[in-house]
Amino acid sequence: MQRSLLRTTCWTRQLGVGRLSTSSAALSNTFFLHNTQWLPPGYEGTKYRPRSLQKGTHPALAVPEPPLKAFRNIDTLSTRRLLNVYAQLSKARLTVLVMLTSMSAVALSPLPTTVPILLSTAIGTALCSASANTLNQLQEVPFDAQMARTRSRPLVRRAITPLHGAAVALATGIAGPALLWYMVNPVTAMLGAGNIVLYAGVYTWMKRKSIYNTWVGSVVGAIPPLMGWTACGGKLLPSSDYPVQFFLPDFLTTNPLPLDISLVDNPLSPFALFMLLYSWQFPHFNALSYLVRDSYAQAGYTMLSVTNSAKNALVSLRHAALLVPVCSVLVPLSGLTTWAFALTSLIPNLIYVRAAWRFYKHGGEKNARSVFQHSLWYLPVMMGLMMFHKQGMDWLKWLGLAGDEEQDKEENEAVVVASQ
Ligand SMILES: CC(C)=CCC/C(C)=C/CC/C(C)=C/COP(=O)(O)OP(=O)(O)O
Repeated sequence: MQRSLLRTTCWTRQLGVGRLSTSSAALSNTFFLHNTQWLPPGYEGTKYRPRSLQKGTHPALAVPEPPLKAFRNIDTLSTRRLLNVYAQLSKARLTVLVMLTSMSAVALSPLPTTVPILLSTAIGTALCSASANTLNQLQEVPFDAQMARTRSRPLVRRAITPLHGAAVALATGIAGPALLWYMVNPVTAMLGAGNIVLYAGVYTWMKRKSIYNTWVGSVVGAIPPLMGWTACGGKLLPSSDYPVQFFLPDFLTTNPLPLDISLVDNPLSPFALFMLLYSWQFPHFNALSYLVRDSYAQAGYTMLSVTNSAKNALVSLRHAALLVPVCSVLVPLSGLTTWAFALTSLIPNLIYVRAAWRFYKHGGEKNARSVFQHSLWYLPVMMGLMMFHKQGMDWLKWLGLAGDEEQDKEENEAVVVASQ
């Protein structure tokens, strides 16, 4: 082994690879996959040189099986550690965000719901997301092992076996859609199951095949609000019962639509929510992707940030700009919010566009980090504003700060009748 390592060092020197940085020293006992070859310890610090390394396969590189450390025995994991592993498999923070986006559609829906439906939707969505994320990690072990950001994931560090991981994916992948099917409704369950397939089947595979994976990934992220919408009984597609309704501002119409609940249950509303989540993800993801582009390149992912970073920033700018008409036209037009949202949403939107513009114009990690940071507050702020301007919502009354006009009228009439 010593000898073959020595030979490999000479060989890599000949190719101009040489001994390079020790920035990946943490990998010291981890083999990593490179062009279907597992590279042995000692080469983890070797800077990735795709072209030169593709020139040939040195015998020392052709290590068939990496002698990785043994899988942890499930018995040696305490319950707390096991739960922690499950949380990591489900990418807990992402799953919470997914659940919140689904819940925000429930909150924005004009249709009433019940506590059991609300809880089942939240738990069912979280289980579907946990399954999708576990399936994603099961497929990406060799690639995750090469990136600092993902190197400590449970399957990579062999905290549990792939079989155990597959059992978790299967259990959550059955429990989530089943809960949604029986406690909520079949449409919501099918959206959840379909999204598992889209993320774990299509998106995960596309990450290594085509830059268009990001477009598919954005659809995945935009489906949970649709699940919240359908959970309340909202429709997704127009029909004669649920035609598309356009809520024009009062000054444009002499005959504003009555805020009848069947009218507010409008197929344009879930489309508006979908578009908000879809477009938001491009600046968010493309900025992050730019920051970790070296890892993506090393792991062999086909990302726009790697192949064409200028286009990557342009796509991010385009979608940040698209959010302006989505929020200032589509959302109020759908009846989800009043037209005041068209104005108030302009402030966060212009801040987001400005950050995306700087990233496009000047590039660089500082601007990418700025876009990413803006994307983190953008979504909760926008959802909060939408709730504030929700159509038909009287916050003063809800907070008990204003009298109930109907009740006041009835009381006044009763006083008049009594005094007669
Ligand atoms: C209801 C249901 C099934 C919801 C699924 C929601 C979900 C998993 C959204 C993730 C969206 C996305 C493209 C994330 C990036 O994954 P990545 O693989 O690029 O991330 P990584 O590099 O950190 O692994």
